[in-house]
Amino acid sequence: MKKVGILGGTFNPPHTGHLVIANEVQHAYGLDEVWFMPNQVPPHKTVDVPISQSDRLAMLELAIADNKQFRIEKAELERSGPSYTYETMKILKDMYKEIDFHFIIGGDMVEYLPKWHKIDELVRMVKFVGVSRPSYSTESSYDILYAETPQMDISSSMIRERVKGGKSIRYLLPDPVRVYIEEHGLYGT
Ligand SMILES: Nc1ncnc2c1ncn2[C@@H]1O[C@H](COP(=O)(O)OP(=O)(O)OP(=O)(O)O)[C@@H](O)[C@H]1O
Ligand SMILES: O=C(O)c1ccc[n+]([C@@H]2O[C@H](COP(=O)([O-])O)[C@@H](O)[C@H]2O)c1
Repeated sequence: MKKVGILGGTFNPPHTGHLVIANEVQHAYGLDEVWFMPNQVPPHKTVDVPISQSDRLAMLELAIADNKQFRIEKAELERSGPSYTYETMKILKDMYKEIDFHFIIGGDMVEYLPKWHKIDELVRMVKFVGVSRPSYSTESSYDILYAETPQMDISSSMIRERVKGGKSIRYLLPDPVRVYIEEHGLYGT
């Protein structure tokens, strides 16, 4: 059975933290591919800085371009309303019956898991793989898998703040994404 990791996110913008956890979990669990899945409307947070879907998608394409085992899954971009993972995974599991899905989440999302939509059904439907993130725990009362990854205190919000404050973002994210942000004047550049 083909094993696929899904890294769902807002990717506003994608950064090195996303790429490292995807790569580490891929190797820890022998995943054939990792699909990066941008959400349409994040279920639990408001997007404070206006960003177009096409900019988020373009940055994600640039971020994963050099890895043939990474690809983008657009299921949530094609559906309006909050991107509940339960609804998405029901659709994907129906479409790809031969795939064993592993949903990758950082420590902040592990802590938030009890509040996810239909979480009891969802944990029976897909395997979750939790990775640690500075300031968050990966302990959960749900039966989830874990992967050890290097800890990186990088977040999309930190990158947005740094751009706004005129600070360098070099090396916190792939260089083509940094150039895209600058050329398109995103986040107040
Ligand atoms: N540095 C990191 N270490 C571990 N996990 C991370 C890291 N950054 C993001 N993740 C995980 O990646 C997934 C997608 O994250 P998302 O796109 O929301 O980025 P973010 O950096 O958390 O964004 P923001 O700062 O805007 O909230 C989530 O499961 C999140 O926990
Ligand atoms: O389904 C839910 O209730 C739910 C609640 C919070 C987060 N998620 C998903 O978890 C992934 C990471 O979320 P975010 O907001 O950090 O980008 C993304 O795919 C979200 O759609 C899903």
